[in-house]
Amino acid sequence: QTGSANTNPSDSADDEYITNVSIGTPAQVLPLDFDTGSSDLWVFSSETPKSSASGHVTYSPSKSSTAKKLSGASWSITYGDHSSSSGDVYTDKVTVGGFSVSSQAVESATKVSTQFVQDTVISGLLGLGFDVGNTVKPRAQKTWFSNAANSLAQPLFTADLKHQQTGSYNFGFIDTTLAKGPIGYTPADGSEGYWGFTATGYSVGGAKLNRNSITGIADTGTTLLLLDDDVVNAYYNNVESAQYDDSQQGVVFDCSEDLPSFSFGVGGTTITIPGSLINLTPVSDGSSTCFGGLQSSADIGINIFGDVALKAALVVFDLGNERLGWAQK
Ligand SMILES: CCCC[C@H](NC(=O)[C@H](Cc1ccccc1)NC(=O)N1CCOCC1)C(=O)N[C@@H](CC1CCCCC1)C(O)(O)C(F)(F)C(=O)NC
Repeated sequence: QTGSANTNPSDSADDEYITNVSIGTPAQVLPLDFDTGSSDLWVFSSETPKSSASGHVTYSPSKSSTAKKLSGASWSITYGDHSSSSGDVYTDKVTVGGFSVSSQAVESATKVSTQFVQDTVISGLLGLGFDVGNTVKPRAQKTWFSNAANSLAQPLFTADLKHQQTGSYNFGFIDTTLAKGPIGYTPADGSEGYWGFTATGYSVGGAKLNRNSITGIADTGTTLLLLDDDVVNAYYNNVESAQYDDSQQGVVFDCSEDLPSFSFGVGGTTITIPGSLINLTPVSDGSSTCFGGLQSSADIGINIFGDVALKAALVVFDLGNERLGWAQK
């Protein structure tokens, strides 16, 4: 058995990617952000304060004949961008891309932070991280993919995110036609809940890869490519108009500049992010100053290969073999 779901960028900056999920009986369809950087499936619901839920699609367990309250269970999560949410827990049927998990923990939000209130294009997150990262207490719950893995043809999923186009999350199979190059595999470290891996080196503008390894996470829920300062500086030293902009909290440059590509080695193959993907967006509508898709991870403490990097590749999240596969697109 397999599943295949389309995913779409939320806005002109590809800030996040939206995938429809069916919950309950009859199906309630909610737009969720699939996030390999966390392990909770949580939703705006009938239990979310009306003022916070305004503009969001919500899940009503009372309207689902297959919903069951998970008594005594609660959850609470805070993300890297300081957004947060919390609430109680139901189990219900959850279908993604035609594949159903009959009893999935659906975490209902009774509290959401301002960022979520304002982000009306999504109604919650579907975590695709390792189960160890789940926040439900007193007993941690499994992710949708973890529940599905044993019934899928293969215990893996792939992410094919695109710039300003429809992409896909495929479950249980690898559609190699989505890639141009071979898949390079490397061990994945799930001990922290993330899909951790090590890139063997990097280069700017098509030069030969160096041997400076980069350890980080493959994270569909993070917009940018966030790396160490020495890498960020090595890149922007090639961008004549680049400068750090305090108000934007990042490196900006003239939108007219031709940006060099950025490459990294992984699993014996090389993934090259074209310069065009590193020009993320004008700092405000109509501005000729653009914000960089590659920024510093210095104040985070972890390197994040977010959507800017993932858009250049077909990425295989292989739970069965505890490995990550990257193929040039
Ligand atoms: C500091 C490093 C991480 C920042 C990362 N957030 C992001 O990358 C958010 C995502 C977003 C887009 C649109 C609207 C709202 C939020 N984007 C963002 O901070 N920016 C600012 C810079 O310009 C680009 C957009 C994050 O917290 N990612 C979470 C998942 C997001 C949480 C907020 C809602 C969207 C999903 C994560 O799970 O991937 C995580 F791994 F970082 C994490 O915190 N795990 C526990």
